[in-house]
Amino acid sequence: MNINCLRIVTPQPQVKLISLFSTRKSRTLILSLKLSSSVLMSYDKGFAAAKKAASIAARLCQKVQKALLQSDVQSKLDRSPVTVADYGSQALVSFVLERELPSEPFSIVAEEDSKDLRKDGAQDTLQRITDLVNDTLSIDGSYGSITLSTEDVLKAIDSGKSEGGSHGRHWVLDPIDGTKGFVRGDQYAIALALLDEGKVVLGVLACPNLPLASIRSDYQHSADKEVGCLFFAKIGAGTYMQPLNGSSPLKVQVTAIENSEEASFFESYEKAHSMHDLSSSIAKKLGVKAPPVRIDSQVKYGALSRGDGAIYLRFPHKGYREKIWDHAAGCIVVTEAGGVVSDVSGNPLDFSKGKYLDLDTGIIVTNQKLMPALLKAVKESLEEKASPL
Ligand SMILES: Nc1ncnc2c1ncn2[C@@H]1O[C@H](COP(=O)(O)O)[C@@H](O)[C@H]1OP(=O)(O)O
Ligand SMILES: [Mg+2]
Ligand SMILES: [Mg+2]
Ligand SMILES: [Mg+2]
Repeated sequence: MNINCLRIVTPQPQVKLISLFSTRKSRTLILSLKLSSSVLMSYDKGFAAAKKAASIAARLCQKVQKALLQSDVQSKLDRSPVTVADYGSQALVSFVLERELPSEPFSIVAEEDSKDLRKDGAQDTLQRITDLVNDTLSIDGSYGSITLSTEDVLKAIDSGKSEGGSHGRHWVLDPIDGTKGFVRGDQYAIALALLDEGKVVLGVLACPNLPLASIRSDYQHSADKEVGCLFFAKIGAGTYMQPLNGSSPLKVQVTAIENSEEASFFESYEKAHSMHDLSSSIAKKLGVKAPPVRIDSQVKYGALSRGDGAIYLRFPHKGYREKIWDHAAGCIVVTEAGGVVSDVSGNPLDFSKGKYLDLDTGIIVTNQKLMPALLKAVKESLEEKASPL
């Protein structure tokens, strides 16, 4: 008897088809389709490191958001606000991942770079970031009495210059996703994912301002709610949520709603990030009664993964190119919780093309039951928008 182990191409690269060839009867008997546990286990160290890195970075962000001073807000060429916390968070995540995974080649695709911090006049800002990084590491205590220099911080930020792609492993980081929400005092996330051969294999979303309890359609800020959630997902292993400053993870699932009239939907807080008129036309077609829940960042993916809402619609204005760090972690958090993330043609997002996602028009997210009706409503609304009566 001759046993063959044949690797087939599936959306999950670690799925192996084990077939047994009987030499006597020359007949192929497919015995089982099962997850290769050794491949899954090879992500365990990275998973633990990612949770640690995102949690430590979240502490720095929380501290800065509390004391946010107008002078902390810089302006990048694209006019998006970038704060000392974006840089500090990126430096911390790179530092922690490299420390925790010393024997692995390190590649990270991240949003920020140190160019502006190396300019004349940026020394005070760089020193402030370095102090924040060192204070956060010292409070954490895992790395003894280590003190990073300003040059160490610049280097850690710049280790995020990888281009990603379809080969090898690459970390993908948005050190603060939803900077506008962060500056406003609202929702934001630290979003970290790992790509292996172009597929997202694990993701962590730290959401420091997200209430632990469901936000559903009545979401509004309230000082007395307990906040701070860490979502994490590994391919084939489900999605979990735990308090950012605690343990006891809970497995989460997307909503099981089948009737679109009962669905509520998320969209960007910022009108400049998504066409709200298109979302409301789609919601109308679906008979959605609840008003949209508008919150910043990938927190929307986290909230959807635990069933707070049923649909997330994102239609950037013409010319905007989506980046992988804005969706990689959120995407696996939702899919491992049983949801579906696709473009408007129903194609899954392709993270293997470098730092941009080449997308057809927009991103839609919901559960498996609602997706066909959602795709239909999206298609009709897009057609009506293209040729209004
Ligand atoms: N013009 C834009 N259109 C769509 N998304 C944008 C635009 N500018 C920035 N973003 C990114 O959209 C995400 C947050 O938007 P939203 O809250 O709408 O989901 C962030 O990733 C933000 O980047 P950043 O990480 O710099 O905050
Ligand atoms: Mg930004
Ligand atoms: Mg972002
Ligand atoms: Mg960002």
